[in-house]
Amino acid sequence: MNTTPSNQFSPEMNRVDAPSSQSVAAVSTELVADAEVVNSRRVKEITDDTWLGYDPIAIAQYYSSQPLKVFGRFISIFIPIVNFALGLWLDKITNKSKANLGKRAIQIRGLLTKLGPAYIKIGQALSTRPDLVPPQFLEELAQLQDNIPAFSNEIAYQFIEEELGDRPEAIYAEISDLPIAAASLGQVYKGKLWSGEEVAIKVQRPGLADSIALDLHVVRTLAIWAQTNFKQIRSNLVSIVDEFAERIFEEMDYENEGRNAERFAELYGSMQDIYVPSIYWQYTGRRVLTMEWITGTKLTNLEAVAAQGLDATYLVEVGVQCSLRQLLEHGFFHADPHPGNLLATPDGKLAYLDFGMMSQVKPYQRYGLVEAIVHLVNRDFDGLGRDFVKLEFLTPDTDLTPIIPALSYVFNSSLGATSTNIADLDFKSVTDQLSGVMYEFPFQVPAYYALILRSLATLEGIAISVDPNFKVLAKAYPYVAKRLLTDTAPDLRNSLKELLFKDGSFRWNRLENLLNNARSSDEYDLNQVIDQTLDFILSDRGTFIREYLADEIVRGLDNFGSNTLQSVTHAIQKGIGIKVPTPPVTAQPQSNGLEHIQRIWGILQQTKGFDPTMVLPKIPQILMKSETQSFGQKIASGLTQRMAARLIREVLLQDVPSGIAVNDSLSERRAPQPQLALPTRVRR
Ligand SMILES: Nc1ncnc2c1ncn2[C@@H]1O[C@H](COP(=O)(O)OP(=O)(O)OP(=O)(O)O)[C@@H](O)[C@H]1O
Repeated sequence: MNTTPSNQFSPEMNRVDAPSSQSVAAVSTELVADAEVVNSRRVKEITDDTWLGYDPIAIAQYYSSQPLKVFGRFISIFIPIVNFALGLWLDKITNKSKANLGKRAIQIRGLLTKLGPAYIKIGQALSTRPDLVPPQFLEELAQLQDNIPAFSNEIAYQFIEEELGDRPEAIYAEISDLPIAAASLGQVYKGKLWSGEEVAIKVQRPGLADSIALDLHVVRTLAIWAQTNFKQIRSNLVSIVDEFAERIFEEMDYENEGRNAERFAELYGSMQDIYVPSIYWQYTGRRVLTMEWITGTKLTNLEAVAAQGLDATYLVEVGVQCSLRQLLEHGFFHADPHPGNLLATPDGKLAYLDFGMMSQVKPYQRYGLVEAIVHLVNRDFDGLGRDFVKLEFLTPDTDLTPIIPALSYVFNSSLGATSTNIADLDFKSVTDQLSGVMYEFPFQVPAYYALILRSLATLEGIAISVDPNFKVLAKAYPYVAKRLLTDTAPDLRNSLKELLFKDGSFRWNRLENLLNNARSSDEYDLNQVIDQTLDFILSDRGTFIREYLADEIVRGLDNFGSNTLQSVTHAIQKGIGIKVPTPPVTAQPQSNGLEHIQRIWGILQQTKGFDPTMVLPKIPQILMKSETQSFGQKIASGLTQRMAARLIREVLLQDVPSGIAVNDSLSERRAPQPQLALPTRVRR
């Protein structure tokens, strides 16, 4: 079924760094010269059944022997693009930019479609970038996803036979007369297997490998040239092109797409209301993919979704939750979630299609992103600055001193002076604001981030068309809070500690905020939180929390008991014959810490799955720990000290000035003692 490639392009081969020449031709020559030094393997041909993977050097080598072909392609791209740019310029000088915007948008779609699959893919990528492209253009570019001319059935059937080793009618009992969709890289037929299952059959376009390799070679050469000659360009254009190109090459391997679909199903298929079609491997090859047919409505077709009685907003939320798990939990993410790839099924599920373009977020990037969200929400801009270094937007030697106030300024202004509410942050304004800071300071946008941005921007785009007030970040924070409270990865433990403690004091509000947010996240396992909290508190790293908690508990219990004590001591005083006026009933200020603990208890009680008895089985285990015993001793001795001091004051020292009130165990230990000279104060 599968043909072994005669030329295997290894993605691991070394790449050429941007050379310092001035012209495109010179760049191209240097690129090839370098390639010849680095790479000893020469590629003889790039055809649909001989390619595999993306290797810019091997591709450059291959085209170095065909300068006319490269030049011809360059001209055929250059002329229409310059023509289009001229049109825009004319509109500008004749003041018709606004009037002609619609016309130009249609032109650019036609132009990219004519230029072929690589440019259609670039257009699709741009269609999800409202930060770079004006709204009218976005709408037209979005149509690139659906309206691409089909190729003939004969070619498609020939590919099926070549790939699957049998005639289409022997494999499929039915196959639609025409493709139901023609996309940039292939077209899709609806079919039925002889065993009765309905299937989607995706067949690749002819001549794809050569045309895409050539176009990417031209674009990469231009990127190297632009990067070298325009110092203002700070993003690494070449690596962005490489990242994108690697994805396109992967997308051209339908067996890879099948494997991706299965991995996606394994990781996310069990999530509530997510559906992933299964793959029929016996009818799948590198250029033909047979998978389960999904009956559904495109999520963007709001009227049709509503007509089926489905709630589009809910399905968008399902999509956001799935994206969060993709980006922040497993790192394996759908890098092409354009609206056509998300279907609402009649039973109310969100089905994902098209697993050709998947990407990977590495663990340190995932943790970095979680931390960045936490720092952003808590307006901790020092932390956010450090996150940018961790996430490779800034090099470690960057001076963060001027960047932190700039971050603080833009985010505070997008949040508003008084709001601390995450629900007020919208992803688009955050990224818009960030773009400004990135432009001003030496930021470099890493290639993986461009794909993440695209993936989230697409979802927010769909979400906003469903509900204009939808905020991706607001939906994301409960999940982030859940991760912080339940993930044992050392990086996240550290961010939790950093979040909850500042200059040695515990920030109860933040804990309350986290617990409150986490409880609205699905899959929030409170039991796990309690287990981990106890483990952490009783570990070496939790010493400082134990000490702090002991102080809080002592103070709280002491305050709680003081009113009772007052009446008891009053009785004792009377009993031993001390004459005292009836004590004024003074409202004792309640401990802040205990108030917070009470509130937290309230939050826990309102959390799904909360059961106070679930702590019971943990008690023997806790009591066995030596840390618990010393914790108990600390509380007991703290309380004893306080009670004793209070008793002396209440019973014997009626006129002890309130300035030496026994408010905290530390001040007791350190308080100067002379005023406590008993004889001078005892009234008999
Ligand atoms: N399993 C399926 N069930 C139903 N329809 C499907 C299925 N797979 C694909 N389609 C239809 O075919 C269209 C194109 O499929 P797909 O997105 O996988 O192709 P593609 O070549 O990867 O497209 P693109 O260039 O947009 O990435 C989908 O938008 C959808 O309408």
